[in-house]
Amino acid sequence: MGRETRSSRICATAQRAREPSPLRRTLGVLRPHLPGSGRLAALGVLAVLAEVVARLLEPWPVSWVIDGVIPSVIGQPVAGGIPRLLIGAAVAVVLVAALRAGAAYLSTLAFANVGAQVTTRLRAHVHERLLGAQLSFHDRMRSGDLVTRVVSDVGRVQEAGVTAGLPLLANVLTVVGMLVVVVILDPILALVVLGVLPLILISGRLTGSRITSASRQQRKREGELAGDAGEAFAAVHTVQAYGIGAHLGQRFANANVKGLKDGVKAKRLSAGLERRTDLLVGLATGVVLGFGGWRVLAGAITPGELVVFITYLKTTFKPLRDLAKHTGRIARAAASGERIADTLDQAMPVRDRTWARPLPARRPGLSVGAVDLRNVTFGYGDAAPILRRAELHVRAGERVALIGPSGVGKSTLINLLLRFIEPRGGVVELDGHDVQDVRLDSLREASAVVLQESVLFAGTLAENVRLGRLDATDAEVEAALRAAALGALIDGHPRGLDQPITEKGSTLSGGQRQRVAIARALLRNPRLVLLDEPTTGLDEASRAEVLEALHHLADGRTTILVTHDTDLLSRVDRVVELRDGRFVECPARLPLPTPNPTPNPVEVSR
Ligand SMILES: Nc1ncnc2c1ncn2[C@@H]1O[C@H](COP(=O)(O)OP(=O)(O)OP(=O)(O)O)[C@@H](O)[C@H]1O
Repeated sequence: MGRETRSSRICATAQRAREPSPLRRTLGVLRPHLPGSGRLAALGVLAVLAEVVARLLEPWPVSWVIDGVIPSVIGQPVAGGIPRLLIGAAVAVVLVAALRAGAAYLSTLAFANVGAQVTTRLRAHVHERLLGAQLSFHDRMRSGDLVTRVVSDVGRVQEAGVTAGLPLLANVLTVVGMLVVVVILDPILALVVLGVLPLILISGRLTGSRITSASRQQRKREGELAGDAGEAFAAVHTVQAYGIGAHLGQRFANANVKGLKDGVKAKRLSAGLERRTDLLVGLATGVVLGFGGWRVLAGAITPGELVVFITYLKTTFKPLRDLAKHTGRIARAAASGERIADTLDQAMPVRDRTWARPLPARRPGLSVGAVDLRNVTFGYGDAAPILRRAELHVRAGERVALIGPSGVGKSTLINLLLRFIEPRGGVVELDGHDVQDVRLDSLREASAVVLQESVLFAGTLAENVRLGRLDATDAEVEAALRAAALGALIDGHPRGLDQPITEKGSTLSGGQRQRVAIARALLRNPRLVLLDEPTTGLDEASRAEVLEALHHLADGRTTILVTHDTDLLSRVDRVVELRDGRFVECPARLPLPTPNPTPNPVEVSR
């Protein structure tokens, strides 16, 4: 057992070693969104180069003054005279400072813009990918965690790119430039600096991967926290009705403390790295000071050059010290980038087959919406099949009710028709076309769904209905609402169609929410209407209004209706029961509903 655990740990480590590093994955995620900001990025790099040149020039005026003033103090003549030298040095200091300030301002501005543009595109891409991902992905993930990935993980990558990536680039270039000058000035003295450099880099690299790992853990916990909080907020009615706020609060607080520990660990590692770098820098400065003084006495360099050396050392090691600070930030951002990369890898979109075609347009006089299931077998994952070689044939314009005990697979049929899932065997057809061969957008456009709990979004009444067809006019929206028996809702509010709807439509009654959803479906003018328990949970008055609206929606359209509502059952053309994975036709008029109706089964065929 112990050996097994160890070997699996070794396997996991080996697997991780084969995978690209989190930083590389983060760059891979950002790369496709760089084009479009190329010019701005090039301008930023030019500005960084100008800043680096300014940094390199900065100590030289001081050197000129020292090397000019010392001989003059001991009575030696200075070429051009002291006043000229001092004025020249002062002007140079001001010019170099101006160049550095201007370049730094430009580079910050350019990179802030590039960062914002790239991450805005990345965020939109991740959001779109998530909305189009297969439902099996969403079944596995928690929505709060996904929100964290889209919003704060992307934000963290952006922040690190601008506040750490840009300075890092400038610092690396400065270090390289200074090393070149230092080597030219005195190669022996330069060796001291070069000796410390690898130590700092190795220390940064080792700690960087530990910071990434702690940050990864921290982000994971934050994602879980967001998942917990999102679930609790979405179900606030239940939470308060059951009085479980304190219990959930305690669970949240415990998870929160764990996340805090990981966050502190990442910070501790960063701080350790920065202080270690400080020590190495102190060591190098001490050695250069002692050894450099000796080199001046030996005549290898001038006192002014020693000052340049020491200033460079200070300036060289400042970027290195910053490098340690930025390593921590970048490592944390890499953990976020890795989460975004994971999301993009896993959130696979539902793809159309290469030969998929749009559903042919309706032709005048021809009825549409015929549904055929031929020999269909389906089960979720490895579970036993829910449908077993099932046959169902619904004529164009026919209204069919589907009944059967809970969990038998009624909603699964709707999922198959909308291609949320694919059959293991057999074919699902709409108007004689295998739905797998039809372009998904045209398949979804041809259908409208009303579920037991209709989803409304924060916005206006018109905006919510227009989701059914985005190019619908106000008059069409109003007509759909009136057809859905919501005329009183429009007339009873001073803002009519533009009246505000809160998130989840919480200010409307259950029946009104259902009728808004029916208006949305009406606006779509679908060839196939799919209804899943649309009247469950409504009171008598609301139910009557929803029934009226549904009557409009189903009129002349192929309708498949999952329900046990006797009123609805009495208005359909046929009732079919799903039993043991097969569709069986029920006799013309049933004594409905029963929890598990057992009419004489007859295999369904047209
Ligand atoms: N996404 C899923 N992943 C795995 N199993 C699922 C999934 N959705 C449904 N199931 C399982 O498939 C079976 C059929 O579910 P389905 O929702 O189709 O039943 P139903 O007849 O509509 O039930 P109800 O009348 O209670 O709504 C159930 O046993 C359910 O647990």
